[in-house]
Amino acid sequence: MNSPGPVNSPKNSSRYSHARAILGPELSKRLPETRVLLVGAGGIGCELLKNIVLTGFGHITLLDLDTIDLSNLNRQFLFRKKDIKQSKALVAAQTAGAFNPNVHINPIHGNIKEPQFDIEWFQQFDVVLNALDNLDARRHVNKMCMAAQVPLVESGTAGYLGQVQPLLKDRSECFDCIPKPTPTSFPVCTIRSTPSQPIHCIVWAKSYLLPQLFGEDENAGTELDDAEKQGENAQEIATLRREAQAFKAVRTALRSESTAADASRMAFQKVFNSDVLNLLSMADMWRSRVPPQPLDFDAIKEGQFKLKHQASNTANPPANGKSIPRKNGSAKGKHEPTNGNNVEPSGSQNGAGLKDQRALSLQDNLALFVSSTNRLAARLQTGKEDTISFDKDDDDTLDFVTAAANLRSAAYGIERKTRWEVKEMAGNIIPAIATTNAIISGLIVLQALHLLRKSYSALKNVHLQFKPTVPLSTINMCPPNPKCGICRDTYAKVLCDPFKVTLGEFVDGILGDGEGEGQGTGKREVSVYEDKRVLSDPDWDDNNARTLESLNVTRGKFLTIVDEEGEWGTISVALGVLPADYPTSGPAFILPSPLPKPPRQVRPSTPPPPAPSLKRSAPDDDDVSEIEPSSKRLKTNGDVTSPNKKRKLDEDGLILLDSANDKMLDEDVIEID
Ligand SMILES: Nc1ncnc2c1ncn2[C@@H]1O[C@H](COP(=O)(O)OP(=O)(O)OP(=O)(O)O)[C@@H](O)[C@H]1O
Ligand SMILES: [Zn+2]
Repeated sequence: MNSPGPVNSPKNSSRYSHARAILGPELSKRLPETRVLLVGAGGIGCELLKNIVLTGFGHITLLDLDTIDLSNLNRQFLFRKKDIKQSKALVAAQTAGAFNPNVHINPIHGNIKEPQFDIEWFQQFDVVLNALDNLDARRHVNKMCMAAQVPLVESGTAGYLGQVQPLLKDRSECFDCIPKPTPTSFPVCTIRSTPSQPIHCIVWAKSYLLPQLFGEDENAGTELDDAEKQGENAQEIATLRREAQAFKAVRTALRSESTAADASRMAFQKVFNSDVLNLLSMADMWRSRVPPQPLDFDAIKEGQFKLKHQASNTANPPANGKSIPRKNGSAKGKHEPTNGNNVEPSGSQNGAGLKDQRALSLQDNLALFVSSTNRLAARLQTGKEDTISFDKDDDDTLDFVTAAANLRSAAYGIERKTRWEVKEMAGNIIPAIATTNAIISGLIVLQALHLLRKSYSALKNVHLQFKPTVPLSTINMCPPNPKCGICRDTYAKVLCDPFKVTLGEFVDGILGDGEGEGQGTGKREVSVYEDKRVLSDPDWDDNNARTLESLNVTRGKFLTIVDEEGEWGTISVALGVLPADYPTSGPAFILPSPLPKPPRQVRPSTPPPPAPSLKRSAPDDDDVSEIEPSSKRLKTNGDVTSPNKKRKLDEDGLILLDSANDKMLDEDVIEID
């Protein structure tokens, strides 16, 4: 790549005349030396890269984990058809690099969460720009920028809406200062037993049935043994055990070549017939609800099945009645009259339109269920994949979810959806609009320039809204939330050899002896965490003699030290690596100087120590206790039976209630109308 040229050279003078007028002489001079990290080369990222290249940011590191997909081409204008399957970062850097030979772009094809992108790596940048599409990566970059004290511009778009938020440790709130709304959530009972809307059936197919058949084996048996020992309802456990065993039989059949042909029928029989009959036997459940109808494989196959419930056989407008703008601008399927006797005719009822937008008959759905189950089973049998999870761009999983959701909808008298609609709903697709991305990308550059100039009073949170008369609104920066568990921590960096340094040495080194000006907090009663794992607390020091490496605490991770006396704020120590030329005889870690001195807490609040049952001496990757550091602990109603399952459901926006008597909190539920 080319090295940056002097902005003021005659050759560059016309190229930069506009930029210089906006930037002023001081920043124009500095810009070629400015180092910027751009995370994400998707919809916003491509627009933003073009902007910063043309503005003349001298050193750009562009990072993205993904490859180019056909569906990106309608709005990610740095990519062409020939680039499909190539790295987004590499192609974007190549295309945009040609726009301005004075900038140096360093493309990285990787995940920003990888350990080599540690605090030291972040500290090389003058500003970080996020152009991401998920909360997890956004949170990660936010934390790294808070730890490294690097300014960050966060952004996002959804349809016509967009937002830009400049963030700087101690000057403004951070991305995590305000809890983010949880995705749309449904009570588990609605999903498992009493669906009433298409989305309930889609979530069931995607988050329950697909993982049960093709996901990890969760060993429900042990879970149920435990529940039985704890004296839980024996009849319910017996039913769940039967259910689990029936799933086990189908899972086994799917994985063996000799039985796979029958597996789709077995799966159908279980979930659309036996399970429905089981539910019907609980008469109380159906006093005020329309009971579901068990489905019959052969009758549907022959086109002879008679549906009891009057539900539209075709794709309907969305449940909320609002028309959603679509990526290709196509119209939705129209209501089709149902045939009088409710007997499903054979074949597709609506042959017109694009394949994905065609209404599927019950018979079509059965055929799609059988074929997609067979295709997924064949993938497991090749041995290349142990498990398969939902991906909206994976045709086999999308077909399976479409068919299974529609069959369930038929059983419950709920309208069915086209494959296109299922893709949108199951994939949480919000239409992306290139113009919105372009506007937001321009605003990101303006906020980044304020940060570089240190004109903090000019910084604004900017919102793009669907109001033609006032498309933009701005809000002054908010101060940090004093209770924030991310930006209110005191951050420090320790370079170390995790194979040599022990947890005890590390923590003692950070806390210091407490004497003298600028020293650490001294010997205190502390608990130590890595992410959600408790590594030690005042009554439990089994891990203190173990090396950080043996505790899986390595480069890129944080050790959080919480003062259990509630007197000092929390210290978060970011782990980096020792320099390449560091003498092997030197100490196993380089402590920060001066040692971190967290602020004294105004109001002592002694968090309860972690429950003894959660203590462990040999944590590994999968062995993660489900508790937050004391200062960041969330409301919980006690343990759930399967934390792993709970986590997966949470990710899908589902809340697992511990018992039928538990109530959902208002903030847990976002109604969809
Ligand atoms: N952890 C991560 N590390 C690096 N890049 C990431 C990470 N998470 C997301 N990204 C990238 O952020 C970009 C977000 O762009 P965008 O929102 O346009 O999504 P997309 O994947 O291109 O489009 P769509 O989701 O609509 O198919 C993507 O290119 C994605 O690969
Ligand atoms: Zn914060």
